[in-house]
Amino acid sequence: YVPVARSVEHSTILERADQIAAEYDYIIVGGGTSGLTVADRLTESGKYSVLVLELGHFQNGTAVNTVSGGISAFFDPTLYFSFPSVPQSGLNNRTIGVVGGVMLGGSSGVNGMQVMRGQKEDYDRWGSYFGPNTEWSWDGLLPYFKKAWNFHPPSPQLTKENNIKYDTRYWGNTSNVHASFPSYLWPFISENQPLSVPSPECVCSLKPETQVAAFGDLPGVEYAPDSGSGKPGVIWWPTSATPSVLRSFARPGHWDGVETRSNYHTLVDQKVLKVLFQGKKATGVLFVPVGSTDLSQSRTVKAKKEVILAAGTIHTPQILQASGVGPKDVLKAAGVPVIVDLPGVGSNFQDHPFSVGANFNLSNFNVHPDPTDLQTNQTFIAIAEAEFAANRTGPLSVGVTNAGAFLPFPVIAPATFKSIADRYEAQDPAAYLPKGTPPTVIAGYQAQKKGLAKLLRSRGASVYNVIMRGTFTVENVVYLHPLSRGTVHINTTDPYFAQPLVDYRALSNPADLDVLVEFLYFTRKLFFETRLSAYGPFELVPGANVTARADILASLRDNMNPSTFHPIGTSSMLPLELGGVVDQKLLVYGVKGLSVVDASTFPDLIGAYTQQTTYAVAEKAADLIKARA
Ligand SMILES: Cc1cc2nc3c(=O)[nH]c(=O)nc-3n(C[C@H](O)[C@H](O)[C@H](O)COP(=O)(O)OP(=O)(O)OC[C@H]3O[C@@H](n4cnc5c(N)ncnc54)[C@H](O)[C@@H]3O)c2cc1C
Repeated sequence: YVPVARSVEHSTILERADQIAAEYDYIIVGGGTSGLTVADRLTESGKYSVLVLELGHFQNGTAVNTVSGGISAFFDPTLYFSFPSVPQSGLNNRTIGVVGGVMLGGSSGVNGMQVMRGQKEDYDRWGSYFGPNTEWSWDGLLPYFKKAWNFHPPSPQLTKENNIKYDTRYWGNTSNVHASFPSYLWPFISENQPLSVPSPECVCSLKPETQVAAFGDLPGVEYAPDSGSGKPGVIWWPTSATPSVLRSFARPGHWDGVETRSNYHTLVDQKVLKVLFQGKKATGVLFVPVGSTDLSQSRTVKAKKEVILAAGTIHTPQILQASGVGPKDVLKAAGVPVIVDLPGVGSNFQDHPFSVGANFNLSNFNVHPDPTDLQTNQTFIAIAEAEFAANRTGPLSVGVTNAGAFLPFPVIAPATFKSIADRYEAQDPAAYLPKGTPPTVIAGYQAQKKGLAKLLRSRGASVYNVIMRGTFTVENVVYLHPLSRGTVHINTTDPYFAQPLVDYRALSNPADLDVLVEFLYFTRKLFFETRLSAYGPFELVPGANVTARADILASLRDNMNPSTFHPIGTSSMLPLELGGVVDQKLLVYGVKGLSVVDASTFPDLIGAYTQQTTYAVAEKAADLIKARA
């Protein structure tokens, strides 16, 4: 069979669904961050045929490629899905936008391009759920972090001027997915940064008291040797961008330029509805053209070796459940025949909440240029654009930012961390999970609870994160290890075409409130008890007059957002008796020939944003799949 293919500078992208072969060794559902990584590795040798089925299409526009500001893709709603969660009773019944990338490249094509790694303890904790003979640990994943990323250090000048800490021993340099530093940093972030763009209109402070330095004024805060060192602290991280300042993501990194691989087909604009089974063996998938709800337009394609799910944390559990693999009560309510009762599918849902500290403005801020000058100061904009056009350097090479703090709970709450952790550990594990949660899922949460209580007492893990963007507004305190657990379930009235019901169950566990009250106190210290106090900090949310615990909690319920777009956990890699969906080889329990390789497999969150780890897990997944081929 020779497909009629359009071979541009990319892989073999099929024009129409009728061009696919009848069967492939592997079918990968979702051509996102993890799907394209695994597809690349499985097709490298030429030994295996692979079909990637992706919901979105090939995107290569300015919105995707622009690095400046880090969020230009977010202004183009055609690049991602966004639908409301179920009302959150812990958040005054607000619904929250559920968001993820939809394109060849998935969320790596819309994300904020901040590249950081969790702490050693996070990955060792993942392994601990399987006991001493685990294959998952920091040491086990480190080679895959190195394989997944090509690290480009900051220039010697930028490093020296800003005292940037990095250590190339934690990085590799062979991947086509790039992590690089901008050529410029906003003066307020760091040291005495000479301006590469002179701006006569700006009031330029030559010796700003920097945001990065301010953390050092607080007891216990350390500066980690590298964002990939596995240690918490104040870190400098790279941007997922090429040295020539284009977004580096899964499509250019793992898909472009493999046109010689006749064993690799890609079909975009297709929605996979379910996995097909013969008995308990996955044999292929059923899919329709995107936008169609007409099953007469559906097609099937067979997988000789494996169906590999990589549709992301929101849609992988939907596909599993719609295929008959999931909690039997949910499947029965939706009229889906049960292939295997797997209670963990769609449970254990987690994301990083944000807006959980205080939001501040600095009313006495005079350090320019700052990121707002790129929006309002026409002279500065013109100079910055000219510099970027000439050399691809300067302020337009900066993404969201490259500096911030990932801090342990004992540093945040030195007086109370022990009692908060003890109270949390003593909880009945079922008390704050949904009513009727299956016993294995409760047992899994109990195991996590032990690990997370340890984490709350540890100086080797991070719980609190704030990023520093070099300007007068600071609003993004992120909670790295929420203790509440949510669910993602198929819509029982329309399991295939309607979006799943996403319930963050935000703040359902009261221990989260104990932690977050401490976040507020600490954030206030950051602004009033450090050198930042000289800049006239003004507390916008919840407001300086809000001091009573009840009022702080009320503000959290009004303002917290339970998602920083880092969803994980809905197809957890955990033992079956702990509510797991996949085993250590990422194979789905109870069936044959079906695996999951995306972020839904993370058993719990890491103390970092999720893209770097998603790529590393996918690299490891590819090796696991090849080993059993
Ligand atoms: C707006 C945003 C900002 C972020 N910012 C950062 C950041 O700055 N730093 C960081 O580290 N992380 C960030 N992340 C998170 C990070 O990008 C994700 O954790 C990671 O990309 C997830 O990869 P994945 O493979 O699990 O899923 P994805 O990359 O989302 O891939 C899933 C793919 O499956 C496809 N799909 C879904 N359903 C179907 C179906 N039924 N049939 C066929 N295909 C389907 C989707 O279209 C998508 O392409 C951000 C994410 C978002 C959305």
